[in-house]
Amino acid sequence: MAQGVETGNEPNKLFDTLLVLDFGSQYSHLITRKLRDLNVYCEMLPCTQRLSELAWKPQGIILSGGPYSVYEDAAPHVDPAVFEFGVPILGICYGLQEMAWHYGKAVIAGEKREYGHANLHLEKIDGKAPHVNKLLEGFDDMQVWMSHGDKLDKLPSSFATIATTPNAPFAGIVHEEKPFFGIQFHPEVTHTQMGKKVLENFALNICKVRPNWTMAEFVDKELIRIKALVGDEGQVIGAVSGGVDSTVAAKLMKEAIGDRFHAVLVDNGLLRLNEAESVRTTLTQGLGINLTVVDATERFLTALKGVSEPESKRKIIGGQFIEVFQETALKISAEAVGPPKAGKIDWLLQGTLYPDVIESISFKGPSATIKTHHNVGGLPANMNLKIIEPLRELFKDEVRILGTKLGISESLVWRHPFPGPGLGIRILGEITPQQLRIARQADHIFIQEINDAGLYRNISQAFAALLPVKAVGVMGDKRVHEQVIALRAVETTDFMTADWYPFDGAFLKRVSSRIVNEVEGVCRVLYDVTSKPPGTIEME
Ligand SMILES: Nc1ncnc2c1ncn2[C@@H]1O[C@H](COP(=O)(O)OP(=O)(O)OP(=O)(O)O)[C@@H](O)[C@H]1O
Ligand SMILES: O=c1[nH]c(=O)c2[nH+]cn([C@@H]3O[C@H](COP(=O)(O)O)[C@@H](O)[C@H]3O)c2[nH]1
Ligand SMILES: NC(=O)CC[C@H](N)C(=O)O
Ligand SMILES: [Mg+2]
Repeated sequence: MAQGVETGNEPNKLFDTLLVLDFGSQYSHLITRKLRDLNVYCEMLPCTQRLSELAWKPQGIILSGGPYSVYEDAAPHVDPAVFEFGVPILGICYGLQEMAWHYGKAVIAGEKREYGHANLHLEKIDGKAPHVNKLLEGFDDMQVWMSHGDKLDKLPSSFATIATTPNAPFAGIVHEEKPFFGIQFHPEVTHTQMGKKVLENFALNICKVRPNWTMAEFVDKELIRIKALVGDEGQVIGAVSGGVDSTVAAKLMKEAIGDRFHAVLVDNGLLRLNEAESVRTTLTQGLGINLTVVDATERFLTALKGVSEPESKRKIIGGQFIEVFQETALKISAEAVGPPKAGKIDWLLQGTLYPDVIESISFKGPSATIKTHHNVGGLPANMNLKIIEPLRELFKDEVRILGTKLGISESLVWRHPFPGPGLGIRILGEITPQQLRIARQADHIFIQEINDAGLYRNISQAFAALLPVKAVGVMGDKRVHEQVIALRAVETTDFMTADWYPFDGAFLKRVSSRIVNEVEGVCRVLYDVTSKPPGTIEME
């Protein structure tokens, strides 16, 4: 992942920041997320990060959980400098075990593994240092969530026990002189009662972080950062889709540098009904963004002719995107459009979000490629554009709050994500103008009914897909042999796992009847009741 250019005023330099060192737990990003909810800024880096190579100073360090066992030869370990850095440390699960390993290696495989709920019993201790009871201050015994097989064999020297469970006699420990804490349970998951309060105690009361990470603060500081980065004359180009991420990034650029930002929407012919026009209206009239719409329908459809294999379609669409975008960027540069005092275009805006950054840095082995996500950012190096990524520290819900702050309409801010390859991966099999017409009309009816029923915000993503098969039906007493529409609607928070949305029968009846009656070429409608996994959200 391309890194933004360092300017000296990144959020980690402007806000009190905690550092999460990731050992590869499935929940590591939730630690970051929960702290952000407390208005505490934090960043996650792999557990192998050397502190001497860090360009900023964290105010506290959290060691995450992880799938390894600290006593294994290949187990990852933190830079020992962490324990000499002079800031508070909280070890969670593997993080606790790592701390115990550092202070005496007394970690072993437990006889009983412990997954799920456990009753945590608190031990108040009479320590000399003021910090010793601070992590669990204000708590009673409570239910916590555990996920471990290893355990501490004995208490490391200089540590005291602050909590126990029936299976984990060292479920919480504290160093008696230094503000170092270890907990076997996971405060970052919702199943742990008061889990967020544990993180709050650590961040606010122990690390003394000022909780000033708010979107209003972020906007002010980010505008200054962008202006400094681009300078008084620099110009920026960026691909926009009308989706929330690229729109918010574009609006921020517009605020920072006005018409020296050039947005490009590629109409690839795979957009939804009237989408290119409505995006144009919203971005130009609604948000005042300088936008070029490129009609590349012919080109995409020609390249996709006769292709039905999903990965081939994705690769062709991704390749065409890059070509079209690159040609447009050169054209805009050559025409030197832009306000007076505008220099050449040397920046490329990308809507990268923090989950993408985490994905690329989290500590884990190679994972299988399920789908090739198209990426307009994969531009050839010879374009010589520097990358600017104003949203790279934000989670999606923070982007939505930011969008609202920037005056973007609620309907756009809460728009369901729409994939770059668009209808191309929702029409199974070959993409033709006829198939596009059917998919567009069916999708439009489905979304319209969802809106009319007031369900849009309850659903994370919904669409109609067109299956490449025909079924027999009877319409107006006549035999028909026509295609099948599959409706898909899911609920999810992170799009990594998802469940299908439980519409009531009357709703499905209404949608099905409208699609069969109004969309020529369709005689059946199915509802997809597959969760992810094993399904994916998109069909291809
Ligand atoms: N039709 C398009 N024209 C130009 N750029 C596009 C188009 N479709 C996608 N992109 C680019 O690809 C990026 C990734 O798309 P993605 O769908 O993940 O984000 P988004 O569209 O901004 O937001 P959302 O996830 O809410 O749909 C976009 O941010 C945008 O830069
Ligand atoms: O911009 C995108 N380019 C792509 O190539 C792409 N493929 C899937 N998606 C979106 O990613 C989320 C997860 O989708 P899957 O479960 O189908 O992998 C869902 O929100 C999908 O819509 C894409 N977005
Ligand atoms: N969730 C974790 O961090 C687990 C740590 C370690 N692998 C154990 O089983 O105890
Ligand atoms: Mg999109």
